[in-house]
Amino acid sequence: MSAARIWVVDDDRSVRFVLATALREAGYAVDGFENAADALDALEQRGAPDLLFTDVRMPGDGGLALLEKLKARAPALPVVVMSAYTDVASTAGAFRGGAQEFLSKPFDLDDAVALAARTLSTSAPVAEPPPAADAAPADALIGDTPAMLTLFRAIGRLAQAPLSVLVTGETGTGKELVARALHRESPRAQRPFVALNTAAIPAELLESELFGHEAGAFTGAQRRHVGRFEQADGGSLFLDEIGDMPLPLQTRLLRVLAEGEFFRVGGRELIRVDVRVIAATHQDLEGLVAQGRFRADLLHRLDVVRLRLPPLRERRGDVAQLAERFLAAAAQRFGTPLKRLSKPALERLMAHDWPGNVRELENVCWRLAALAPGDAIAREDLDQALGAEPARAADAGEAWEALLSAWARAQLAEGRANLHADARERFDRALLEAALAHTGGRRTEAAARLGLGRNTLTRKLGPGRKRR
Ligand SMILES: Nc1ncnc2c1ncn2[C@@H]1O[C@H](COP(=O)(O)OP(=O)(O)OP(=O)(O)O)[C@@H](O)[C@H]1O
Repeated sequence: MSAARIWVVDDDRSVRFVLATALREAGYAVDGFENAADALDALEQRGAPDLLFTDVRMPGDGGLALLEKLKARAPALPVVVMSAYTDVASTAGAFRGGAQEFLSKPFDLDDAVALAARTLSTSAPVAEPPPAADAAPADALIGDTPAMLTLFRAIGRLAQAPLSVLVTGETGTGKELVARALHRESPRAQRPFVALNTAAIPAELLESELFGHEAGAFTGAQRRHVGRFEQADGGSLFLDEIGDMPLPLQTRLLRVLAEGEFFRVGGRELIRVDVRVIAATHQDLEGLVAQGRFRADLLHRLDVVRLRLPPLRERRGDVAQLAERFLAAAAQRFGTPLKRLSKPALERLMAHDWPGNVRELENVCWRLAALAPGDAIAREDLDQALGAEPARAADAGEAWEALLSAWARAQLAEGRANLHADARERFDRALLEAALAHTGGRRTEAAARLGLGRNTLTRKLGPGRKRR
């Protein structure tokens, strides 16, 4: 049998050389091309190889444009996309374009050879790619440690498949962000992403929150309410803290997932929905199953694919990049100059254990942005900021006042006028957004929770604000 033919397309000569050499040593027949056009010419003349590796960023056509042309001319050719930029948008773009694998640069040569062998043995024609989603998400996942790159590749690949995903990880590790990325990069991206935190809603309201109710279904149900399942039709439903769901509701959820249809509480009309469920938990669900607190069959249905988010202390390499991003966001929000971390300050951050994970780091950065004097953040600022990390939500009140006061002082120092009106507006906006997020966008309920009239809330939201 003749050796499988592999083409390597990369404008970087050294990458071409080392990869081609390693593949040849493993017994493959390898050709290298320094740009997409040469590879396409060769395809015309010699027909397709058995496998092709391509870089993404190259002069002329990039790897994704090449991938598109290859898919038109040789749909069955498996393509491995290589890139130094492993974020979810890149990995999802590659898989959406029909890539078979995504190889993060720099890579280990043994891994690349193993990947070639695996791809050659399993390759099958790929399905029609769905249309591309919007680019450059604002809430992009940050990280370039190996654990995160592995995660980004998994998200990019899974986004295309209609499978249920279970996201596990400690509190504040980014589980919701992962769910949003899975949705955003999926063929469902133009349809709703609906989130429900099972732990945040009283058990007796959860059923109607999920499945809706008809008017008069129970005391207090004056009007028909459309549940989250219906709201998410065609899109994705994120069920956070799934381990906290009461057992009877687990039974109902299981049935709905199996049948794809349900009745609203007190309803007779059978509702059919097409929803991709992404569940998340910080708990050990197997442990809950063993204790009889979680249904094993529901676990199996939700856990078709599992994504584990590593705690921040297992990926300290990401701390600097995350901190930079949060400090920049805070500076922008406060309208203050950007503060940078001094080296000793960064070292202190890297050494911290981060029990609250990325959320804790985010809070610390916001506090530093508000409180640290000067443009460079010193180690001493950190001792204070880390020591003051609020363990309980109640403490957030104090931090908030300190931030507000710092903001006001910064504004006054810059000679800003009309501070009160400006602060009032931000204050209102923060409260309204929190309340609307809490009620899933329902204005009447949000107004009631804030102790405002609905009209007042609408007026404060202003004409420019989109209705959610
Ligand atoms: N990799 C990341 N890149 C950028 N921001 C992140 C990342 N991970 C988490 N965050 C930020 O940290 C905060 C917590 O993330 P998220 O709410 O997704 O965590 P979670 O695991 O769902 O938390 P919980 O279990 O408490 O609900 C958010 O503000 C989120 O934007």
